[in-house]
Amino acid sequence: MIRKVGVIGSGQMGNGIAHVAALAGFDVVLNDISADQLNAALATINANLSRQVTKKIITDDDREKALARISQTENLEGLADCDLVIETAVEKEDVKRKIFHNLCAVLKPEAIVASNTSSISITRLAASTDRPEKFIGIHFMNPVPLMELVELIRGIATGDATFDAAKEFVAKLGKQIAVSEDFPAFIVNRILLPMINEAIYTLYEGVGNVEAIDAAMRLGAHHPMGPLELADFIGLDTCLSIMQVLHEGLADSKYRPCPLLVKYVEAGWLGRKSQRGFYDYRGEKPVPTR
Ligand SMILES: CC(=O)CC(=O)SCCNC(=O)CCNC(=O)[C@H](O)C(C)(C)COP(=O)(O)OP(=O)(O)OC[C@H]1O[C@@H](n2cnc3c(N)ncnc32)[C@H](O)[C@@H]1OP(=O)(O)O
Ligand SMILES: NC(=O)C1=CN([C@@H]2O[C@H](COP(=O)(O)OP(=O)(O)OC[C@H]3O[C@@H](n4cnc5c(N)ncnc54)[C@H](OP(=O)(O)O)[C@@H]3O)[C@@H](O)[C@H]2O)C=CC1
Repeated sequence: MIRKVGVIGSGQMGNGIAHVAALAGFDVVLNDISADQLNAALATINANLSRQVTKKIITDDDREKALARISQTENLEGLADCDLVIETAVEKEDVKRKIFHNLCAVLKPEAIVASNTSSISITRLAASTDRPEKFIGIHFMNPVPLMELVELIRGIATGDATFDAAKEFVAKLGKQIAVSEDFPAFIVNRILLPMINEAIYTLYEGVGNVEAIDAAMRLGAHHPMGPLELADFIGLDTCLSIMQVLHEGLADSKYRPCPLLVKYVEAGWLGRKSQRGFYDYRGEKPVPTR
């Protein structure tokens, strides 16, 4: 029975997962390596819950109770008695493997370990733990409080009890599941990221500028956000990591990351989270950078 949920990494996905889990009545322990990041995450959760109060989706009492259910820790030891721990640190396999190695040394043996990875093999990540049968991919979509879908990905060793517990957990959050086999980038990102990468090639080759490309897909295909705006929203470092996993994992040149995407990431222009990407967010309105 899952009652206490640990969340590792308090970036945009970590704070969203903590938000929806606390609102659904779970006790949540949010972990990050930086105290500043943890405090910023709590402020974001409060602001997003308050937005839901204003829109009458939840009451102020719900907001207060959800906030009271969230505690924070800078050490993995603080997650030792969780029933489920969801890792949502950066999309880098070596970072995730190190986290799982250190987590399993302190976590109670019966606890389930999950990764919110966008693309990395669940089977490979599971192999870096002491409990591959209790390891699963629980992949939320961004922004977590608004998106209905969660992908569930079983590794080769994931047990039925783990899969059923993850399914029940996601249902309690009020979200729908799509089950994906464990292949690079799963379902959503296998389809979405090559489209975003192609939009960046369209920009790189001068077929259109940032505004034209985003307007084309917003107005011409009724996408809620243009692909470049969405790339900035996801984070260009995450987009590049997903393309690299697709390229290496499927060994097909059609997945090669656009050199312009690489250049933006090398510049530290990671999108909204660093205030600059395909748009510059430092002023009142986003301004295209190309
Ligand atoms: C990379 C991966 O591994 C997988 C992924 O997640 S891929 C990315 C998947 N996500 C998408 O494709 C998102 C595409 N975009 C959308 O669907 C929409 O633009 C959207 C749902 C994000 C926002 O919809 P919108 O109607 O244009 O936004 P907007 O009018 O600004 O906001 C509507 C409400 O959403 C809420 N909202 C917006 N952004 C939010 C956020 N980041 N967190 C929480 N709530 C948010 C607010 O409550 C807002 O209400 P207010 O106007 O009262 O503030
Ligand atoms: N962005 C998206 O749209 C989606 C992302 N994902 C996946 O979720 C994960 C997180 O993405 P996202 O939230 O966007 O990334 P962010 O960059 O917003 O957040 C990552 C957080 O992890 C922290 N972190 C880094 N290393 C560690 C560590 N060793 N221990 C604890 N915390 C650590 C970072 O801290 P610091 O800043 O101090 O380095 C940062 O707060 C990735 O695997 C990504 O692929 C999944 C679905 C959608």
